[in-house]
This record gives sequence, structure tokens and C-alpha cells, in this order.
Amino acid sequence: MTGLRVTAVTTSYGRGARVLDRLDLTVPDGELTAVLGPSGCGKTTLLRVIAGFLTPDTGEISLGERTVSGPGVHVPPERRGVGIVAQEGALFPHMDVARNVAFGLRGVGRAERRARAAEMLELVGLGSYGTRMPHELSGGQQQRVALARALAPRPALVLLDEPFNALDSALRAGLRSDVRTALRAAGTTALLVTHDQEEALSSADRIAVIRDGGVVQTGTPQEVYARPADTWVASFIGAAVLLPARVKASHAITVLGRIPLTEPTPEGTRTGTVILRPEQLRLVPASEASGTRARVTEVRYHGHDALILLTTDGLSTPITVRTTGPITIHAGDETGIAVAGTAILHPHRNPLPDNAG
Ligand SMILES: Nc1ncnc2c1ncn2[C@@H]1O[C@H](COP(=O)(O)OP(=O)(O)OP(=O)(O)O)[C@@H](O)[C@H]1O
Repeated sequence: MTGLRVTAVTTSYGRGARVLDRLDLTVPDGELTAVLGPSGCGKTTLLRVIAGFLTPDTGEISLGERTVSGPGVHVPPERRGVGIVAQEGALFPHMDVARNVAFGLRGVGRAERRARAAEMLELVGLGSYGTRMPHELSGGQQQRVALARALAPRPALVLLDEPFNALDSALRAGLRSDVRTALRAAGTTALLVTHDQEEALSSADRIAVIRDGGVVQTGTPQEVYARPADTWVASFIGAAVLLPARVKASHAITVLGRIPLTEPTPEGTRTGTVILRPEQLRLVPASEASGTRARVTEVRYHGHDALILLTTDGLSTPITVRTTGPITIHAGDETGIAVAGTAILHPHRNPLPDNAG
């Protein structure tokens, strides 16, 4: 068992405010967890604390059965068995690829080092690149070599700090899938920091959302997307349509009509905020009786789909609808909106005024 456990870790820089505040995080053995959160929330600080470059004020960090940080314990970075892949590979420019990969292999014979480096390069799809110099590689290839180097000493944990940031989007998608495959093949526990929600949703086994120095939600990508812990997480992970609602007989009564609730609300819930995803909404002819009338304010075309922004009476914020196929609607048009599926509702503590929903 070589999973990662971070327990009640608090960290601050100098006399500054707490950056991490009693943060708890568990990454199960052999899994990849993506850490997501707004800029400045402490993602890099968390990696530094886990790697051992920063000592937390309080709390404990364990890798498997081994405590690497805690009261009276501070295992130095080089003895933690933690591999790091930084934003831009940071390869040693004067060493060829094979020597870069073998760099961290201490206490093993030359032949074994060479064999392990070749095995790791094979794993990341660069089996024939051992004699190239780093400057002869593309950005994506350099990141693969950085991963091979991190994996070579069989680390208990690999930390990936926005490893695809410097690459263009087409390359990112391919590389993250290859990195995922290599990590699985090596059976390594890994933590990925990213700004890219899509990257986290598509490549991680679990997502941990950080806000105000703590983890506000962890779960599989599907759990976090379909059942966000609160309206902030809903809007942070993907686009969300938030509607004030009244609760009546397991349904939410909203400006978009009566929507069945995904799960029962706590006893006595009268009002709340409904969370819908834009792909649950559909444009229908304005004349269709079941739809709610709305006016298009903006069309954002993305190629594979488009987001249509609309306003409707009784709602101060725009509604976003995701559509695929040819776009035949324009700003200023009137349309109807229909809702498919069920809605998550977060109850309000204080009832809304009578005109809500
Ligand atoms: N060396 C430092 N000294 C003092 N404050 C720091 C230092 N490094 C980071 N901070 C502060 O700690 C907070 C968290 O920074 P951190 O870099 O961990 O955030 P982040 O979530 O990784 O941000 P981003 O997504 O923008 O990379 C920020 O308010 C930042 O200003």
C-alpha cells in the first residue's frame, strides 16, 4: 500500500495568512488524483509540502505506512521517494535522454541503470530516443522524458505540476492519455495539479477541488460533475445553470418549469438553488407550449458544439444552452427552452421571497 494521505495540514509562508488550512486528502494506491482550484488557492504549495520542500506548520503526511512529515518528523525531499514532473520538463541540457532518465537511479550498476532507462523510455513511447539531446526533442517529447525520469526510481508517488501547460491543445489531449497509460502500467500513485477542468475530468481517477485552503469535494470525475458539493463547485467544474427554485412533491418549480429532483431534499426544504448542466437544456420552437420563452443574447461557437446564452423573464443571470450541429439561431431571436433529466437542488437556509421561480 503506497497511497498518499495528507491529514489536517496547515501551511503559511512566514507570518502570512494560512495558505493550507487543515487540509485533508487521500490518494488511493495506484490512482491518479487531479487537484483543481482557482489561482492562488494553494495547489503548488500543497505539492511543495508533499515533496518536502516546505514544512507544514501542523498536520501529517504519509506515503503508505511511512510518515514523511508530522510532529518531529521531516523526511528530506530526496528520501521521500517522490518523483516530480514540472511544467516544462527541466531536463539536464548537457545529458542525453537516456542519462537524463537514469539520473535518479542511485546504488545500481551501470548495466541495470541502462536497462531501466530503456524500459522507461519504452513505456513513454520513446524507445529509440535514448541518444538524443533534450534540445533535439519537441516539448511533448521532453515531457515524456521527464515522466520517464520521474518513474525510473520506482517512486511511491509522482507529482505532476501542470505538466502539459506549455503544449498546444491538440498535443495535450494525446499526451495526457499517454501519460495516464504510462502511470497505470507502472502502477504509480500520482497527484496532478491542473488549471484545466477538461484535463482533470478526462484523465483522473478522482478529482479534489480546493478552495480557501481546504478540499471542498473529492470524488470520481462523474460524481463531482453530476453531484457538485455546492453551487460554487458546480460553476467551477464545467458550465452550470443555476436557478432559484421552490420545492414541491420531489420537483423543483423554476423559471424553466417543473423539473424532477435527482434525489430527495431534506425534510422541510421549501426553496433552494437548482443546478443544471447546459447539455440538459434544449432549444425548442418559441411556440411549443412546454418550453419557456427566452431571448438569445449571444452565440459562442466552439466547433464541436456551441453555447447559446439567453435571458428570460424572472431571471437576472443568463441561461446557457449547449447545442451541437449547425447553428441556425442568432442574437436577438426568440426561442423556447426545454429541460431534460433531473436536477440537483441545494436547499436555501433562508426562504426566498414569494416571486422566486
Ligand atoms: N514563496 C512564497 N512566499 C509567500 N507567499 C507565497 C509564496 N508562494 C506562494 N505564496 C502565496 O500562497 C498562496 C498560494 O499560492 P500557490 O502558488 O500555492 O497557489 P496555486 O493554487 O498553485 O496558484 P496558481 O493556480 O495561480 O498556480 C498565494 O496567495 C500566494 O501568493
